[in-house]
Amino acid sequence: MASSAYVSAARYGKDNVRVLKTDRDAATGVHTVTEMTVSCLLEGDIDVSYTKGDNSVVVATDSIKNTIFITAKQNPVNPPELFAAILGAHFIDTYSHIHAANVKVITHRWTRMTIRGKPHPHSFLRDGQETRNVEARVSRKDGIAITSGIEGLTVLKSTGSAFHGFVRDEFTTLPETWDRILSTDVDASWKWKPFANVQAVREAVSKFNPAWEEAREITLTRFAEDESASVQNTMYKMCEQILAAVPDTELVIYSLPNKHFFELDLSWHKGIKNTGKDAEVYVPQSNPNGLIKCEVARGSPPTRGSHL
Ligand SMILES: O=c1[nH]c(=O)c2[nH]c(=O)[nH]c2[nH]1
Repeated sequence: MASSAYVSAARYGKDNVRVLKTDRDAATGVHTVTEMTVSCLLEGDIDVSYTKGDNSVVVATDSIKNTIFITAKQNPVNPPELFAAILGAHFIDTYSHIHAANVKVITHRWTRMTIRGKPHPHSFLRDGQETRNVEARVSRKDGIAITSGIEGLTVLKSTGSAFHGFVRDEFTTLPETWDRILSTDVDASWKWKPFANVQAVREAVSKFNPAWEEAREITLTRFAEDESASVQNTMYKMCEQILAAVPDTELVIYSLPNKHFFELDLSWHKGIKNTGKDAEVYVPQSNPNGLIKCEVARGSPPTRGSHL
């Protein structure tokens, strides 16, 4: 069928590749484990595979999956930023018609058990759904762009959060509050200044784990200690502080659901007081939830695109 249409963008690859790598220290007998879910999508001169059914340009997604396992065997997987860069670079170095690789590495928690008061050499527990995420775009033209992040870190504070002074009009029913429960699933990320190549990522390798630790610590400390005026204001303070603490970043991005807990009037039962300062029993809401996003950059505001 003749058509006046063209491929304006395309990428393909393997998603949800699950990998576990063990590291066994022969001298001490101490093992560490890293479990990852990897996605790797390629871009390049691949249009004919879509338009003509010409598979000569297709590196099979099955081969991409195999490459992920081989790369994990032959290279460190920690920090995930370096692993993602090495994996992505492989594709543009190996296939001249592939011009960019988009790699996402989700690292799941396997925290060492403490048994009889001591760190156990080879047993681990999943202490929460929180993941450490890395997205690397490795491109022939633009080098390596890396964004690191935390997702699924669920937190709650039972006081130290207010929300008042918002628009009141004929659509408003929400009362102002000076003391509420605040809870969210943290999705935070920080975008690094661009890297020229894998060598530049290797030279920065000592920065990635401390940056993740700082971002996590700042998130938790700010959340706990802020006398929150709103989710918006608390998250902005987190962004500012991460930019200050991790100099090689150019942008910090947060996306926070506001997981509501409704007060419950129980006065129908013997006049029980359970609202305002007497509130003890609340009703957690699954939906709808607020969703508050922001992106904070260094310096003063030019006109710029959004990464949200
Ligand atoms: O921190 C908040 N920000 C909002 O924008 C908002 N809107 C709302 O109903 N509750 C809240 N809380």
